[in-house]
Amino acid sequence: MLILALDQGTTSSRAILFDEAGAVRGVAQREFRQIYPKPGWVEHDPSEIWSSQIGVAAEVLGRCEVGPRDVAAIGITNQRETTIVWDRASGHPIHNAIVWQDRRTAPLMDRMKADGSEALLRERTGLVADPYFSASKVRWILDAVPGARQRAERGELAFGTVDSWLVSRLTGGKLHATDATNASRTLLFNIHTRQWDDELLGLFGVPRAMLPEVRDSSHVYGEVTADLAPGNVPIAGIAGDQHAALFGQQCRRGGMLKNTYGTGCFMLMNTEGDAIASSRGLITTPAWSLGGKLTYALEGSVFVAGAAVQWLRDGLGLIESASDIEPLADSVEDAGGVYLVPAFTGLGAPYWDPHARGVLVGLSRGASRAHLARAVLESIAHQSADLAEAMEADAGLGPRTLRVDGGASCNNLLMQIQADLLQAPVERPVVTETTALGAAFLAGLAVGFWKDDDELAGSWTLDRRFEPRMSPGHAAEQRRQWRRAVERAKGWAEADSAGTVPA
Ligand SMILES: Nc1ncnc2c1ncn2[C@@H]1O[C@H](COP(=O)(O)OP(=O)(O)O)[C@@H](O)[C@H]1O
Ligand SMILES: O=P(O)(O)OC[C@H](O)CO
Repeated sequence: MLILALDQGTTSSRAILFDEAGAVRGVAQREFRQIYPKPGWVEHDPSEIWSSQIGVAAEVLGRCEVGPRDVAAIGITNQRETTIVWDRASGHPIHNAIVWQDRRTAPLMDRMKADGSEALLRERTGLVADPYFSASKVRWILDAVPGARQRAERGELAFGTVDSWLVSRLTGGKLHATDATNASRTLLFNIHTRQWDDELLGLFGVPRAMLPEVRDSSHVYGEVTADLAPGNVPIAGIAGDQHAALFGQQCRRGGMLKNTYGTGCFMLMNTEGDAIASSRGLITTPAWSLGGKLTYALEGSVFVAGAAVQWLRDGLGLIESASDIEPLADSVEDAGGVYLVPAFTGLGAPYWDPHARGVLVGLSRGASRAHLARAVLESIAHQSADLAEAMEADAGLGPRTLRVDGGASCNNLLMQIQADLLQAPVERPVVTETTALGAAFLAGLAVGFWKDDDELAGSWTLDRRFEPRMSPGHAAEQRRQWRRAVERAKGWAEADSAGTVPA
């Protein structure tokens, strides 16, 4: 028997089969369309999300010659915050999905900040008042589509994040459900009472009748409708992708943390039963809910990480492929005093400065493309170190071992720089498909495919451990210089007379 994980990401849908040892038995992946109707707007077509996801599920099963009877359960993990509203009767979306990156609701969130609602939002949801999260996107759809608000009030419309949308499609419209991790990304869910919050619903004008039921992350939600591949299989796990990665990395005890190096970086630290309110610009979020118990985490995100490598490749043409950065950066001892702050779209946690823009400082006549390549890798590691240090300070802990995954974690030099700057070990597992693995674990636990945590513990295997090699004094000096560079990036973009900051 196998577990099928559906990993619905921002740019592609993936389906991965895992066996009892947690080993990957098959992968299928399909990209889908990114829709940019206006600057700062990002949409997906929900029917393309669905068709690509069901398509890769069928593909991996076919390729591995696995029938539905060989699949013990399905686990779903997904891009978070992305917002879909659909008609309950027909199953048709009433608007394209508004993607987490979309900034169209910035004016609404600015107004909420100005009228003092931010403290309430932070206290109840653990989040910051930002268009990143779902609530303002739901409101935008209800305002933009004629008659939508009245229909939502009558219970004719459903709102869901991508997991809910997939569950609804997989069950032929029978189920409208989500898990606590996805619910917690909406700005509508109280992470302490674990309920939708009437006051927040009122604040955003979102009718309660359109919300999904919130269940455990590891829970038998229902069965896939028979006429779909793979029919009659239980959907038994749901978690947002970064939460699933924390679970897949087996960060099950307080103080354990992981960082995913993709386009951006997402770092989460398990804080067990404590919903720690950050005083350093981090988010408080449920890690997962298991057996009716919520585990919490601190989270920070870096907007530009691997994307800076893409900039070096596509924007500057200094390398041909992303993997070329490693030998190039390794051809010099250090970055020769060059610092890049890749604040191309502002700075995320812990700075939250939408006005920051990229800077390159410390250039001298000797600066070469190799120094710049090294500065790009260092910028990824410095931004991640900013998050780790904020987390450790918020949680009252010293430096921790960092578990890593994501596309750029294969870069050994980057991982060594990370260990050096953190002055802490970095551990990369053999299976870096940790997001899908986490969803598979959650689903497998719910149906008894894995009996308990002990069985899962053995499935995390170390590929390589990077120990700090740099002296503490040298690392501290580099961190100090980095902070000076960040100061130069902050507040660069000036708002126009309408208060709009250019992207
Ligand atoms: N060897 C490498 N060194 C540094 N960065 C890399 C390397 N290989 C890929 N990347 C970067 O990793 C990112 C892709 O990782 P992935 O986990 O697939 O991202 P996402 O899930 O955000 O699409 C790209 O931004 C790419 O530039
Ligand atoms: O799809 P990813 O991997 O870019 O992840 C998106 C995050 O969940 C957004 O919060």
